[in-house]
Amino acid sequence: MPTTLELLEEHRLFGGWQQRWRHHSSQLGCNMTFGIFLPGPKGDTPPPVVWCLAGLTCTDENFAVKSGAQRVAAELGLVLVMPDTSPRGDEVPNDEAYDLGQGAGFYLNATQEPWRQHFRMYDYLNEELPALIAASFNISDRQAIMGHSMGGHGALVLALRNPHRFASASAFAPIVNPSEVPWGVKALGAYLGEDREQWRQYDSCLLMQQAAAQLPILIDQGDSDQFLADQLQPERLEAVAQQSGWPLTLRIQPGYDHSYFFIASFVEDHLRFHAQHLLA
Ligand SMILES: N[C@@H](CCC(=O)N[C@@H](CSC=O)C(=O)NCC(=O)O)C(=O)O
Repeated sequence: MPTTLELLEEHRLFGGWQQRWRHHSSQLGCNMTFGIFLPGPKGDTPPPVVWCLAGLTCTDENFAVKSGAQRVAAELGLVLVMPDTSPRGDEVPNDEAYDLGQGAGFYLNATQEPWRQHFRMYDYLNEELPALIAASFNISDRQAIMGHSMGGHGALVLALRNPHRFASASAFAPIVNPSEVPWGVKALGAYLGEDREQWRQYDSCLLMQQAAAQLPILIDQGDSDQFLADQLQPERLEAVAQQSGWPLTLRIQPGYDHSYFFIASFVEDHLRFHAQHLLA
């Protein structure tokens, strides 16, 4: 039976529409919300899509409200899809800490109790939500993906595991080597268990070494980011890219921190980067 989509909000901006939708997810076993920006029509060609994955503690609304991405997306004729960061609801397990449980899904399929029934964000974003969006909106099958922090990790993992699905990938201050940093060790251990072999499928530094095909990647990182030294270390992925001749550009932005002020400052560059590959 087709999934029912319920429109929760709609706002006109920059000649397009920002909408918020609710639907039941069979992968996650709960109701989910997502945001979508639909640019005003440009001719008869359906617009390509950029997926925008948010970080720890975020919902589907942070990127929609704080990134300032819609003006350039409208100009370039790009649809933006902004999913939530985890399953939600009273029936979904949670944790007191901000970096585990609801708001901290890490874009993986959990295998461990109590998480494994609901925490299946990888399959939700790789299968269920793309199919729902394709069936419900007039969009092209050309897609790109970007994300911030935990969402940057999710964007890179989805792109590296599915290089033919995406024309390009980009990230703001991503977690690139979760097997080796505190946020990742905690989350991967809780969701996947202590067998580190299982962690490899969600670690960009390891995935890049065995990817089936290459796609262009852009990463921006502020050098005043409070999480840079302990949690992020994007130079680890840059080193892997250099070893394998991967087309990855890492830009260190002086004085910028981890916030949405940083994202808002460079989101235009990311959308133009994706448009260049999506519209080629
Ligand atoms: N509360 C935590 C930090 C939480 C935080 O900084 N979240 C970031 C993403 S961090 C990595 O995924 C974020 O995007 N927050 C939402 C926002 O609107 O800024 C702490 O205190 O350390």
